Amino acid sequence: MGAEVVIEGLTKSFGRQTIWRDVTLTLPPGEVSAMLGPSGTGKSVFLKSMIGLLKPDRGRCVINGVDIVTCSEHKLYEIRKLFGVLFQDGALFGSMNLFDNVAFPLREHTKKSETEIRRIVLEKLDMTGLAGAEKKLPGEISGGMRKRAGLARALVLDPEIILVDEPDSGLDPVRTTYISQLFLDVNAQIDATFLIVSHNINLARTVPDNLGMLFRKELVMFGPREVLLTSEEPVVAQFLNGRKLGPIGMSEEKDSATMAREEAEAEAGHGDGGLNEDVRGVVPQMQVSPGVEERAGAKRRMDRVMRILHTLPPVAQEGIIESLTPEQQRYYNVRPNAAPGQYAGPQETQQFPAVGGPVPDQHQGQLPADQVARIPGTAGGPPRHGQGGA
Ligand SMILES: Nc1ncnc2c1ncn2[C@@H]1O[C@H](COP(=O)(O)OP(=O)(O)OP(=O)(O)O)[C@@H](O)[C@H]1O
Repeated sequence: MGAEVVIEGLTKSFGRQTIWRDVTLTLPPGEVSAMLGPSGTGKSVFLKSMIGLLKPDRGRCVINGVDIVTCSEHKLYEIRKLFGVLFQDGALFGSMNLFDNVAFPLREHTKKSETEIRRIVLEKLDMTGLAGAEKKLPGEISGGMRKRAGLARALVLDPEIILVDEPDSGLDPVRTTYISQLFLDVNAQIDATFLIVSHNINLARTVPDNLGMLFRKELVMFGPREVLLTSEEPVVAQFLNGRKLGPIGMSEEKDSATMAREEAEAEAGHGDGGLNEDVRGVVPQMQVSPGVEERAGAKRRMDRVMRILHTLPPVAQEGIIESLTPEQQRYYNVRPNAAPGQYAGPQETQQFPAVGGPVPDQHQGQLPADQVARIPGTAGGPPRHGQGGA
């Protein structure tokens, strides 16, 4: 199973420019999480901070009991081996063929024989749909294939955590769906913890188990996908529908006068450029490809989410319950359209194919309904905080 990543109060600035502050969340082991946010909100900086390429000013990022913010260089080096990173462009060496690119970390960081390296490289190329392409140079293949090769390279050291920076950059929607499918299939095969940074709405809606969003230098929310997909939080709803109307503007945020003008224009019938109608609610999550074993992380997540169900906003509770199969609804002892808060926990007697033995304890940093973060500066909400952990 992948490693859990516990982030508490993480803050990063460059000089006097704060990028984000007090970010607190937990990436549950073996689950797929995505961090959303408008351009420039520091998503890439967040990824780089997680692997110690950038040093946060404050806070903790604990992986396997090691806080990488304060640990020694030696410890950091060891922890980094747990990570596989897929950069935007695949970050391949242009003069090396795919085989040598994928073999590179093995040759650099291990003492494996060339025979063993060959076995591993061919296995990862096969896993990422690149069997037979090992002799190609990066310049001879499509952007989608380059990303696959980048993923194959990220897999060779058997990572427990995979970080993916903007997987859709430069890809058409169909190729983006293919690469998203690959993430879920790989997750099913190796049970690694995934964090995908993206501003692709479709990916955000359909791929991850958990969603987070950075905005105005804060983590606005982080939690099970159903919480953000059903959220009325203006910035979340705006982002997930790609609308002009809302707090996000041309530059990162807009002033209140602009917002008022746009609201008046919208009320007067002037379209705001987003999807024709707001897409609300829990759309079905992408499943693994036929023939690929079910994701253990998804099953664990379902147990975990059902444990914290009563703490989630009612609309998210409904969305979750409605997305369950009748068999799952019976197992978890829930039914659609029941009054929120009626959930009584899994039935002890019923058999349901949950993996990993007993239902695990809920994670630290869950998302209680009364703490769903509000955007900083908006009136009426409780003291905001991107407190969460799916
Ligand atoms: N090494 C650095 N030194 C100074 N400022 C930096 C550095 N790296 C990033 N920044 C600044 O941090 C801010 C956030 O950048 P980042 O690339 O993380 O945003 P992002 O959310 O990933 O954006 P996008 O979606 O456009 O990729 C930007 O203002 C950027 O200029």
